[in-house]
Amino acid sequence: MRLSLLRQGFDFTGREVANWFPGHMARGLKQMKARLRNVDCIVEVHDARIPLSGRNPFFQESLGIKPHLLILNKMDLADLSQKKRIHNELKKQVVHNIIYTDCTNDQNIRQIIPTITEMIGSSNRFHRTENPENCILVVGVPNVGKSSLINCLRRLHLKKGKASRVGAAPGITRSVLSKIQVSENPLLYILDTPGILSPHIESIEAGMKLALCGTILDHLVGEDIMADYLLYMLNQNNLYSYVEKYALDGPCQDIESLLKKIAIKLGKTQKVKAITGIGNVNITVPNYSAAAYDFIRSYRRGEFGQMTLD
Ligand SMILES: Nc1nc2c(ncn2[C@@H]2O[C@H](COP(=O)(O)OP(=O)(O)OP(=O)(O)O)[C@@H](O)[C@H]2O)c(=O)[nH]1
Repeated sequence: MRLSLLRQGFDFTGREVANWFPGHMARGLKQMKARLRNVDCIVEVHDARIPLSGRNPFFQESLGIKPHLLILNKMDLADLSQKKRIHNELKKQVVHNIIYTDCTNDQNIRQIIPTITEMIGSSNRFHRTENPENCILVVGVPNVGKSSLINCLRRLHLKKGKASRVGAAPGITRSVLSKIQVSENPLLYILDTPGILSPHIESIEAGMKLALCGTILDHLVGEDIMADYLLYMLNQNNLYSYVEKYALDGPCQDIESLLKKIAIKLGKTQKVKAITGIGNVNITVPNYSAAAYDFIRSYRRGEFGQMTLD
């Protein structure tokens, strides 16, 4: 199954991403900087579907004085055949320590503590030489799985239950810098932090990718254009399982007709009043927003296959 004519590119004309840098993110950033002195290693968690977009430059620049490990989480949703290209790109950004993880089935989680221990061992623990415990600062944009990762580490290394709240919407962790033990030997603590976006998202396309991965609130970009961009990306990647899911005749490029079909198939319609020559009448129309939401949510759950957006 293939589309005969793919769109040459995606038209972002006239679109913008609303700025979103709430107060608790600014406070969180300030508190992180203040605690840096007592930190031995920075673990930055990001979404494996967008390894090159939307990382907060601050995490690497001003936190970069400490050993830095990049965890690309949600690997179960990403296209791992792109790994080599991604690693080459990240190398150019001076990111050398990378681990892919999946918190839903503990994949690769056991590599984390030995890697961190080795990185700390070969670094200069300035101000910290007397202290036997290692302290890790976990940072990342919202909703990439920081809390899930901490809970996995505790379960695997301490046989302990959840210490950090997990949520499907961005911005769940708001309490700043709670210290959580994740390992006994070596003695290792993690400081959990709230998700912090870059105050300036680099482009509309980056904003679109961040939103599709659920790291910024949908309405800052708009569900309609997110759905259109998703359709464009699925077609570019030859991922056509949306055709079967929504019982379509074949792949399509036109988001409006796709959303109309989804709305009808899912029974997502709404009654609106129309003014006609013979008075007001109620007519039933497709609920495009509900259809767009279903389409986006299905992608986030991995129902259309593994896809890297960068
Ligand atoms: N598919 C998949 N989902 C994951 C994975 N890790 C976490 N999630 C889900 O992603 C969502 C966000 O996880 P959290 O652990 O709350 O993310 P967070 O980075 O702490 O979020 P904030 O508190 O907003 O900063 C939850 O619905 C998790 O179940 C993963 O490896 N794969």
